[in-house]
Amino acid sequence: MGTYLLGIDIGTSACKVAVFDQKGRLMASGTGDYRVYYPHPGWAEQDPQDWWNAVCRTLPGVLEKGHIHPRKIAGIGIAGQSWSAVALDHEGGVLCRTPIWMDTRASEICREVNAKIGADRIFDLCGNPLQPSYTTPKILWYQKKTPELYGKIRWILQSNSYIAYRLTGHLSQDLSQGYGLHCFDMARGRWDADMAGDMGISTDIFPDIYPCHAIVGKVTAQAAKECGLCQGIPVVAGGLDAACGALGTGVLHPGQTQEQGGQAGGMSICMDQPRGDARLILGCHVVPDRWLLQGGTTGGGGVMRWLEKEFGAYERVLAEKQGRKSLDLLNEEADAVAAGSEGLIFLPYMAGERSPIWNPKAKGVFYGLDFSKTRGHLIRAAMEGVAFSLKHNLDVAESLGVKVDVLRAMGGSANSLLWTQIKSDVTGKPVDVPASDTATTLGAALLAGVGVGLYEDFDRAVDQTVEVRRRHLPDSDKRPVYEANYRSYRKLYDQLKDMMREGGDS
Ligand SMILES: Nc1ncnc2c1ncn2[C@@H]1O[C@H](COP(=O)(O)OP(=O)(O)O)[C@@H](O)[C@H]1O
Ligand SMILES: O=C(CO)[C@@H](O)[C@H](O)COP(=O)(O)O
Repeated sequence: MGTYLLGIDIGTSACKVAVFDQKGRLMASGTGDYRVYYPHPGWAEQDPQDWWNAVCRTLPGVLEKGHIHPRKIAGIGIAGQSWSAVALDHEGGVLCRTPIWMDTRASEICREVNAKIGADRIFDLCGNPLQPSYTTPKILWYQKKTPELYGKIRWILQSNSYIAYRLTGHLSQDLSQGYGLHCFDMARGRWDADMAGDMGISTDIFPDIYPCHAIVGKVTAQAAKECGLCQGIPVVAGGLDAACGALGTGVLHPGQTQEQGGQAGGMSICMDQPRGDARLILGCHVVPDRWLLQGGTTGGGGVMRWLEKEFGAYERVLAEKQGRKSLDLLNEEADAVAAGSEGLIFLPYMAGERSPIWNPKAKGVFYGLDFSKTRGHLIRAAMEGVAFSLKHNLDVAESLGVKVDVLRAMGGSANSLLWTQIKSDVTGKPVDVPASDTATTLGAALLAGVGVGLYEDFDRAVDQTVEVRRRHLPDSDKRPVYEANYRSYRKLYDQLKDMMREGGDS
């Protein structure tokens, strides 16, 4: 058996590919960008073929960069973004682009199904509210709005499962991504045919459910040819990116908490019981007999990506000249502004908002602009607004009696020392940062490691591979200004939500 592990992350902004040795040392990594399509207000789609093409485009270069012969790879784990509805026909062909986790087109369908079945009955089974960004409403949208396409659907897959399918030819659904479906019995980890039937769908369109570290197949000759691997490498079911990232930051025991710094924001609190709340998100962890109580927001690292894309032309030119990253220059501009952004408040609701307000019509807002404000104020206020949304979700979780001590940061945002410090100052929690933007791929790789027997169990896998590289402690001097701004942040949404036509159709 080889001694390297391959982790793949089908993130929102890009696919990340990374090879680790058995100690979790990063041997090589690469990213393959792809688009999010926004064809209509409230819509957000991606093309699963783009995902696969990005894997095939990126993987050979990573193996070459790391001088890793594919034969040395012991196993492959795949992490994926949440709540896709990849529609396959009987031949396994992709029928359409999939709405992704930011898509809120199915708001009206949610209202109809909640009225028909009852929000409480749905929540009691799956531990989650029926909200448009989940997978179930997207399936029902296919059924209602594109009946001809719906009639051709044989399978509905999640993002990581689609890549596992392209690699192995085998269909699977992992436990951690079950939470996107409201016919998923959260406590038992199985499909509920009665609930599915009452919703008007059959569980026949979903593959069998596997533990996340279970081997679901081996790389086929065709896949090996397309992506530069060797035939026969074991592939495990994989799991949700946030859950893989939690594992990759060492979050696997009750109370430990991952802070999500990808495109999306939020957190994942590890529990040993499936205790949910309709304002938050409940899912199976990728670690057996563990669940994650999550905050999932739309405006995470993606806010900085949007600022850089739309307002960072100057920084891109300057960064090119200096051989630096434009995001680092944006960070420096924000760092030059005082904590609290001199009263500038940002609501990060850039694609509606998920937890804890669940308003698909919520909008991003800058409040407090005047001629004294600069680019740096906008950037810092955006960072602080994302931190406020994290605090809002944490406050709801802690109001339920769930204890959160230390946050373990992951995702691209954790590369920012300033942003991570702001999150610590705003939440009042220490923030530990392991390998920041490789935690998700590491978590996926650890699933493969446990699945193929390189690690005896998850504790040993984490002990051997996860180490905290820096710790941020909250600065109490900044607490007053952040508490005042957080009050303004909450008041601002309360006063604007009617104008945003809360809960209105997309
Ligand atoms: N140095 C940085 N400062 C601020 N934000 C950053 C930095 N590096 C990356 N990011 C943010 O991290 C996000 C990408 O994180 P990643 O975990 O790769 O996301 P995803 O998995 O959703 O594609 C981008 O939206 C980007 O804005
Ligand atoms: O919904 C969640 C996790 O529950 C989000 O994390 C999405 O899965 C997007 O992840 P990134 O692409 O932002 O990492």
